[in-house]
Amino acid sequence: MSERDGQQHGGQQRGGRPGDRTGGPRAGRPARDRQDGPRRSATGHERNRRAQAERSFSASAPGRRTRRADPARLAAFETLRAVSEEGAYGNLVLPRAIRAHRLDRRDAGFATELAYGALRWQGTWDAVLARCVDRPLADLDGAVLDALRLGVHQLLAMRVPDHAALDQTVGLVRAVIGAGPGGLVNAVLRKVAAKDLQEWLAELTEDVADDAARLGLRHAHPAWEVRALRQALVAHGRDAAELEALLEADNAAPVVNLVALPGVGDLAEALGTGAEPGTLVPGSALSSGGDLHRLASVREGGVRVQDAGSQLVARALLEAGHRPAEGERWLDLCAGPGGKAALLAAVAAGRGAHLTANEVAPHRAELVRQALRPVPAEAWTVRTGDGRTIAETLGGRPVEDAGWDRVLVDAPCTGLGALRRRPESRWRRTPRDLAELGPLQRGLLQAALDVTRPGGTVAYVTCSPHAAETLAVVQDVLAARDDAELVDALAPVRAAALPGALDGDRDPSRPWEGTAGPATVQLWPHVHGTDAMFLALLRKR
Ligand SMILES: C[S@@+](CC[C@H](N)C(=O)[O-])C[C@H]1O[C@@H](n2cnc3c(N)ncnc32)[C@H](O)[C@@H]1O
Repeated sequence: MSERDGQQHGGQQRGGRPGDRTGGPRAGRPARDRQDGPRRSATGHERNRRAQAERSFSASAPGRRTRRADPARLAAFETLRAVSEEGAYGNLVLPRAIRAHRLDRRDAGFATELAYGALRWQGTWDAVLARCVDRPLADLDGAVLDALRLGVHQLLAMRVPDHAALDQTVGLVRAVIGAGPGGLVNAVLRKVAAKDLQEWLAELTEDVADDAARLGLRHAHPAWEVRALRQALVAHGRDAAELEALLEADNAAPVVNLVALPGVGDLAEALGTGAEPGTLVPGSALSSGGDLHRLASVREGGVRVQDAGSQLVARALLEAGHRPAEGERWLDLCAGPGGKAALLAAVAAGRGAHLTANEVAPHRAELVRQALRPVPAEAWTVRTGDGRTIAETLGGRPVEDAGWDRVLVDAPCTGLGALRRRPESRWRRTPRDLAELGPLQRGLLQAALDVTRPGGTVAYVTCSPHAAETLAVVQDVLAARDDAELVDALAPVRAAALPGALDGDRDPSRPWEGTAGPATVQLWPHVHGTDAMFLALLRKR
């Protein structure tokens, strides 16, 4: 398919809110305009005439809509089904579906925008659907509900003409689920199409008194996460007024960052094929998109996909205190799937250090081994086990002899700082996760300090800015022991970043407890263009 059903193609959506793209047909346009008037395109009128003919045909005989499922929409539908039914991760399922349906680059872009967009906006789209369906959404067949979500996303958030969104969604339902629900889907999507996005958002929020709930509907976040992110901004010294910018950044498609493993990989191939040099961290690049496995350097593992914030906090551990000396022992306590471990191990190989990468889940430990494979084998070891039992590996030897000099605790967390990368995760998380993760995060940080040599450094990292899993964890662990102290994280982060990249408004630091003393670092998607990574550095006395 070379044309996307008359969609005025803009590639992957970047804006925070559907329809906000400059010149996009959705923004503020009266609903009736969308059905009327010819759609013009650079390719001429033929498509428009055909579209008009299809529209009148479909309107007069909806039961005779296509029974074929468009492969790009089918790939998106399969992704939503796997996410809803099997608890799968959309960003793992969709690339497989794209390959299985052999989508070309354009259709893959369409499927990606549709699947990820429908997953991100699920809460808001369900609120729209609840007003158009004559029964509770929970009573709908799950497959029909997922198809409706895809239909709503095309109607309200993509530049797909209404007739194509309706025809293709009904066709998908008839082809994949059966003829029965086609009428329901047709009728519901017609009601959805009667208003544009702004009209729907105004209707959904008009009686909502709670500010967080209103923002949640407008920006597709659960209300508790809106509250949590507002608190997190304030806790890390930023202005609560940045909240909407943060929520919008969560809805933008993230730029794909690449890293060349130092001394192992080389960015020349990526840069030669359209990637741009990174602006935050040395040795990084911004991908030009497409299938990265076309690059030999990515296939061989010397160049990896890794958020620039992740690269930065991992490198900052190596900038803390003195320059790493030959023979140092480094530990990554929670290493799976191995992104930061690969970076650390590559540096270790070049500096005569050694990295132990620990991971509790055996299948994730295997991913760590794969990630480390391009790095010389003498520079790393993988241990599969609970990080809280890492002291067992000392075998009774004193920590001064057998402990580690630099330890990374990239703790399991809610991932509230990486919502843009995991489109469905915002709807899966609950406040209970915070309560459950708290003891584990504290236990891992305690265990890390137990096995750190005197004078050594522990980096406590999360991809969440929530104060309960960042500042509170560090505070509690420091309060419980007298052999560790917080040290400044800003200077090491600055040293690890490109010169000037974190100056001025982009300073990510917050003085500890309102003092002029050591700072913790919190990166933000809307400020730094990274995941919201947190870093605290602790020194063992
Ligand atoms: C945030 S991820 C780490 C990401 C990794 N550092 C990277 O850059 O690819 C947290 C990891 O901790 C692991 N984990 C959870 N509980 C653990 C435990 N008790 N001990 C060690 N690892 C644990 C999870 O399986 C997960 O792989």
